Amino acid sequence: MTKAAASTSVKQLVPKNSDDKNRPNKVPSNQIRSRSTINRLRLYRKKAYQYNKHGKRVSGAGDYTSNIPQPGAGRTAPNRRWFGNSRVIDQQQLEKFRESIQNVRQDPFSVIVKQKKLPLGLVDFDSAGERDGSRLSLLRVEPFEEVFSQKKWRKRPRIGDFCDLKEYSETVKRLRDKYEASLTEKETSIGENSSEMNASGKEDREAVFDRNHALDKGQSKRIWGELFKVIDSSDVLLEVLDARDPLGTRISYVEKYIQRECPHKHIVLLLNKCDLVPSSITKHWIRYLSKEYPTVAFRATIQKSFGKSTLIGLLRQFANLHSDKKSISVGIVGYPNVGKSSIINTLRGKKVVNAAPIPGETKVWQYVTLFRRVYLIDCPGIVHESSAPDDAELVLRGVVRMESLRDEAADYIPLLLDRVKKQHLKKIYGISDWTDANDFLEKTARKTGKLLKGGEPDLNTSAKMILYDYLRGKIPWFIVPPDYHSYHREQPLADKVSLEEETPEDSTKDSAIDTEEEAQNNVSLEEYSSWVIDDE
Ligand SMILES: Nc1nc2c(ncn2[C@@H]2O[C@H](COP(=O)(O)OP(=O)(O)OP(=O)(O)O)[C@@H](O)[C@H]2O)c(=O)[nH]1
Repeated sequence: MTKAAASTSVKQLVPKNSDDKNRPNKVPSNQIRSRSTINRLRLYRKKAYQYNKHGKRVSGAGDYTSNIPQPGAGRTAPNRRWFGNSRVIDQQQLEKFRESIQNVRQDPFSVIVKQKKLPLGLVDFDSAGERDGSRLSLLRVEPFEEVFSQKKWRKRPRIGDFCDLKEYSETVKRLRDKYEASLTEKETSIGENSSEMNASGKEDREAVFDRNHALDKGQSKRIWGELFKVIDSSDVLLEVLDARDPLGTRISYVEKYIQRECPHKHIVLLLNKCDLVPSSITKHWIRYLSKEYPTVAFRATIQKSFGKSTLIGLLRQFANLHSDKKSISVGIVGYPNVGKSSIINTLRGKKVVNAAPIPGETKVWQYVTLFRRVYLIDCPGIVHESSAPDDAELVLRGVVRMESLRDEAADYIPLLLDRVKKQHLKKIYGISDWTDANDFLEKTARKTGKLLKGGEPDLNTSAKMILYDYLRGKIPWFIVPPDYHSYHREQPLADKVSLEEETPEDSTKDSAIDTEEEAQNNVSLEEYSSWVIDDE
């Protein structure tokens, strides 16, 4: 037998069964297994590798004395953990989960722990979709009327009556030409009136340059940069409000931002300077604000503070909640001059950061250790432009330094006169009566000796002095919660009494006050003056 003849006879001996791994990869029909299919099926039949607890392979196909897997020698055992994310729950369960999560979220005194382990994204995704309609709403079932009936609100896209693309592009071209022609027409008519326009444009520009930029305090990019650094580094955010005007000094934008971007961070409202308002009003504000977030009343002075132990207790609770973390950071944010730095000093019981009766004292964020596991972060005062309706409001919220005001200080006095009771001003400045803001300023200037050369009253300096007294707490004033009057009308007497009975022990205010008018009138001026903190 020749060599060639022998090899042919060997080939013919190889079995051509369905498990023949020597088959060619290209097979004439789909019915026949190819070599790769046969190899794959053989692989499945091999025993999977088994590892001991030290990670050493102890059994399985191939050479299990070596720890290096050999290609094709075995397969990895399937593990149910690979499919961990694909758990399925039915609509009822999802609805139940959704309801209970919403209840917890709406309750300011409940906290969702370990949010990352819950499929919150599914709930958020759905509610966001429902809100703005921009995203797919997974759980929402659209009612029949909205989709198909006569009253359906969904609009069909307007594609016009075009038969083909050519007709469509011609119509577009025609409409564009028409639009451009109308633009040219407009420009010509503007050119004719250009002299008029130039004059008014110049006025606008002058108004922009004329604006006192001190009024934009807390709105710069740099300050907002500092705020975002504080938000990023904090687990808990203390939003400090001035107890005299909590809604005016509230920055809803920041609250919404946190709810949207980092809902796992906790927000606490701190009603500071509560020594400057009657305790009944503080209580009403706490009742009003705690519907949304936990709210604590505070007085930030090192010697005679109020609410310190409550706040420290709360921060300790947050630290315990995050027991998996080494420490938690508490960012202190709020309007300029609401007392953020003073709160840090009060909590530490000594001066650790600079506090001053002027807005913008804190320039950059700073870290302070409160306890081993709790850090405080002081943030510069911020103002959100949409929350600042007009300049007078800004000035009366204490955002602007008095020395930065130019000759416009007197413009803010009418709003001040609206807020403060006449009797307090009469007592403080020793004047009997006045007809309007100008008359009031004139009389105060004469009484306090603020005169220009020639004996004319210096209205601007007098206005600045009054504004300063107003902001520092020498002049008593406060704003009541929006539901103050309705609450008083609706609540039975017993409830009202119990509310008043909860007066804190160290409060010096008269608590049996029923109406705003009474509350404003009942405050003794001497008491107020003695509470003003001498921090110079
Ligand atoms: N009456 C009273 N005054 C307070 C209280 N807390 C702070 N102040 C005064 O408010 C002024 C401003 O306090 P700061 O702590 O400097 O305020 P801030 O929020 O840090 O100010 P910025 O540096 O502008 O951010 C100071 O004169 C404080 O003495 C308080 O509880 N009651």
